[in-house]
Amino acid sequence: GRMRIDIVTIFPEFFGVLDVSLLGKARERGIIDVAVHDLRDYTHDRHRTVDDTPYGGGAGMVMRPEPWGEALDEVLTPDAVLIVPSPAGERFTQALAKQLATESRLVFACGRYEGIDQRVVEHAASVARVREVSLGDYVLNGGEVAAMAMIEAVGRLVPGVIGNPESLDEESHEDGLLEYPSYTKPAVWREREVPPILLSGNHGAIAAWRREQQVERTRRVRPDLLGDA
Ligand SMILES: Nc1c(O)cccc1[N+](=O)[O-]
Repeated sequence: GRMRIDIVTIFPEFFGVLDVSLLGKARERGIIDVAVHDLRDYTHDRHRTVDDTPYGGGAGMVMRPEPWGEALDEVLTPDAVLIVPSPAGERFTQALAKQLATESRLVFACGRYEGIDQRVVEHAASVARVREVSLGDYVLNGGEVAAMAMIEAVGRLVPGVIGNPESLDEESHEDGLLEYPSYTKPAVWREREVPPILLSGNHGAIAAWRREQQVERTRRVRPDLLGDA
């Protein structure tokens, strides 16, 4: 399924890496179109100002609504989902990634500073579906890194992007558990052996051992995924 992704940012060069990553192939094959837009191209003053001081006072700067309004007028179509990476957003999950991978059009609004004037999000919601989405509970300087992570997580789920689709369902968080540990040659490395079960050829026993590893690892590292306290 063909997908179009537009990214609006004051750091367009940041997304140059999408040309060389997995998504580069998807772009060459015409499965995913990515267009990056410099927010400053939608300013009209000599200094190409995108931010200003916050009403109500407080530290930091807020991104002005006008440039965002003009940028989104150009790229946000009614069929699109506008994704605003934000620490105040809903949690980004594999489930959300799968849902977004079915969309034909995504627009990422990457904010810097203390965020974007809230009226931009309110206005956008009158044009298209808008989701404020958080990558995680930590402080970043802006939405670009989060957008990159989301684009990678979503992009690889778009049909045709990954050459080997069955590798998609053997991943952490696909079956609600963390993935089992993996090994490859040599059988002994720095006196450490590969678990013998994996060399037994007993595929039923191997599958059982892997499942047990998933459960044990998830219980140890991520009890929250098991619904345990
Ligand atoms: N956490 C954070 C932030 O601090 C700034 C922009 C976006 C995010 N996020 O998506 O998680």
